[in-house]
Amino acid sequence: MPSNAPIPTARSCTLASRASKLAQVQTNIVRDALQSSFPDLTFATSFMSTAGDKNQSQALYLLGGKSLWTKELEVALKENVVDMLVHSLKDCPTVLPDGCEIGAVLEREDPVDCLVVRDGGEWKSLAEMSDGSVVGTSSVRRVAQLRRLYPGLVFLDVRGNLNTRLAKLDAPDGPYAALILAKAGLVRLGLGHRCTADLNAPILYHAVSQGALAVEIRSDDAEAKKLCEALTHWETQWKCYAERACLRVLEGGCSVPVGVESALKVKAEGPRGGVLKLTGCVTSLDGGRHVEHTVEKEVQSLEEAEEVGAGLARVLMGTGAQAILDEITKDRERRAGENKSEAEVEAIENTMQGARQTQA
Ligand SMILES: NCc1[nH]cc(CCC(=O)O)c1CC(=O)O
Repeated sequence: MPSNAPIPTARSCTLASRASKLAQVQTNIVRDALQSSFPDLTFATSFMSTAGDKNQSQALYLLGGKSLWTKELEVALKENVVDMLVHSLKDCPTVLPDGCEIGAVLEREDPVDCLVVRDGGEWKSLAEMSDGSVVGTSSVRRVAQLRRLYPGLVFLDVRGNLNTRLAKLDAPDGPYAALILAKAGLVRLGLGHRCTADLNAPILYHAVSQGALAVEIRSDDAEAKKLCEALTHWETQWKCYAERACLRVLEGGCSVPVGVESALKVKAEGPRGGVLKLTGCVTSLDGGRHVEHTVEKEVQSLEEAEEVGAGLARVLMGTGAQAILDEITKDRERRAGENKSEAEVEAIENTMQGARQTQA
């Protein structure tokens, strides 16, 4: 709901994010948008290395897919050290900590995933890659869906920020023939030319909220809320919130191989609204089982869009997703306890504590 607070006139606002190149570019996009909407205010940026950046050797899977990135940033937000956090919305948990909320959702880039082949490589598509080719991705969603269609390919974890991953791909002695990456990140880094092929649905359903930027603020900061309203692209917000509502129902606290695709056909006239078409899927980690469903419904509010997402999730749960998710939870618990010293288990649990879910 639009707030009634006046637009602040004498405030300086600090935007913060992780220090990776992509995070900095994204924060600068938001800063520039704010500055051009509010030329009389001052906007600063602050970039922080976080626990996640320092802990890249541990498999995402063992960390439960929890995001390690945002905890320190939220402490800085809550303590008024900074005023706005800029995230990829897909890295934001579906339930935010008390006292924090999403103030703005900016217009989405193309949410598609793409194939990126090694520099100078000959492959043009996943379909033509020879059996045994190594494809780098750390996302259970990508691995599950692609294993199902391309059982001959080998999927290998690849960690680090985007530039690090590309360097690992192109390293002459490296194992990877290709990577799967979100196109939006590449485009924002000016590396759109590295995209070899789009992997559109139904080949690969993208992550919830992929391609959209979000601004997180303190819930009690009415001024920041007002500033954020000017940045929000409502069509993106409605689609992404519907996707997030779907994920919220599906995740029992663990990261899950959920893919989505959404479209909103906006009414030409009158109040906001349109026909929302949302597809969701859940795939077992070995690619052996896959449930998919589409809902198409007219919506007239953000809340109605969210209800479409939640309803979609309930259908998926009732048609096989529940069993897939239960199995993943069990497998994760087993692995976390296997071949680990008590100290290691404790370290993982500490990292997960208060940590957050991420959708790579
Ligand atoms: N999982 C990490 C992450 N978080 C956001 C992006 C890219 C930008 C976006 O999806 O909005 C990426 C990289 C990737 O998945 O390839």
